[in-house]
Amino acid sequence: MPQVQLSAVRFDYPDPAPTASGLLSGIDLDIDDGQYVCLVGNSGSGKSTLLRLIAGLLRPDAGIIRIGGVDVDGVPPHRRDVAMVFQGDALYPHLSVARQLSVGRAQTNVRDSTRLSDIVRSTRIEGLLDRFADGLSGGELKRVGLAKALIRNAGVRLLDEPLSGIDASHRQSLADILIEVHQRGGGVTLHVTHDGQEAVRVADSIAVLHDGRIVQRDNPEVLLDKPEHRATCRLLTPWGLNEFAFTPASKSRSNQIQLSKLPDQDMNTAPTVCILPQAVSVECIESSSTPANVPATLQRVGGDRWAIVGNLVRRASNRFTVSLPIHTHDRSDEAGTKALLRFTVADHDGSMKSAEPGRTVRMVFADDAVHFFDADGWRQDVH
Ligand SMILES: Nc1ncnc2c1ncn2[C@@H]1O[C@H](COP(=O)(O)OP(=O)(O)OP(=O)(O)O)[C@@H](O)[C@H]1O
Repeated sequence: MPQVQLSAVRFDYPDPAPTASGLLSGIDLDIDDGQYVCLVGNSGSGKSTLLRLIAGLLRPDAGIIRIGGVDVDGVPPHRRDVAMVFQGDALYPHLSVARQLSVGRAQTNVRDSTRLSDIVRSTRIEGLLDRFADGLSGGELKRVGLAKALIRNAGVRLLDEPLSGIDASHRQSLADILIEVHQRGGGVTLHVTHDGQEAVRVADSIAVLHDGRIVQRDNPEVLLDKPEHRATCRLLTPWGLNEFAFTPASKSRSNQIQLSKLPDQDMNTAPTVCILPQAVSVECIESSSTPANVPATLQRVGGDRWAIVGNLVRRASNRFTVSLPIHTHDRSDEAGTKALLRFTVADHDGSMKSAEPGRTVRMVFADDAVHFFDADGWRQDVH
């Protein structure tokens, strides 16, 4: 039996006026005991709202939330088996960290000091106990907030952006703390973030929230290999993802796909292709074969690969930036624009070593680096 189960949960805030489809428009999510799940979604997609619904701080408009198999409708937050770490947890500025933790103790009736010192150790705040909240760094505040939440020995930990605002060098150690806390504490962790790469690092399983629904839920490897929705592709490959609108191939020229760029908002309602930044190979070709000013075309080669031709703009180590002549549907730029394609390639044989900007290059991508999505954003197989 799932430890946390959401069935057809709907919610919209009454003010401002609810939207036609609703902020959360039918959430189904099962989390088994022992699972560390990340919920990823863009800013404003409703991630924190979903945590608040599970914690009992908000009530769904429709649907059922079960914790430990029990429908918790009407059960107040303190009676749910849940501990929540809020974004920017509020601590009392005039109390020492030790005192803040004891406030938590009194409220939750935890008298077991061995457990308390265990929490202090696992969140690595031993050296902070006599400090005051005002003087703590962002990362230290996060760790104290986590410790406060853990004092409540709950079966479900809800973490709202626990790593945001932490510099890169401390993120990894705080991520390790979260995983360790999960493993020691057992139960369920539901961690929300807008950072897909953070989710890939920490989660056993990732749920992608988009347009009020979970559009894909699986382990990180499956999501990276086979994104079922372009939201998955965008969220899990945020940096260096090359995305174009495409014109579906006609039957007679089914091995060629014409690419174009649309204004940002239209990229959400057109068929698009996402080309991951890793290319399988790149080679210089004779410039006479450059289709100058011919719109960029993705071409099927060898049955299981795609190729595209462009001009080398920049080379930095094994990272290449290539420009493509491309159709634009933006009226402000009737003449067409050049899209930039960025990718990284291992130049094993050194054949690109002397490649100068301006050279015409052909890039060849494996099938699994090229993902097609229909106008609604769902995966589409293009043969
Ligand atoms: N109390 C509220 N009343 C009205 N609207 C709200 C309220 N709280 C949040 N919202 C709106 O609901 C939407 C979802 O907010 P929510 O905080 O759940 O998103 P999120 O995915 O967690 O975003 P972020 O990643 O930026 O924290 C946002 O448009 C937000 O402005």
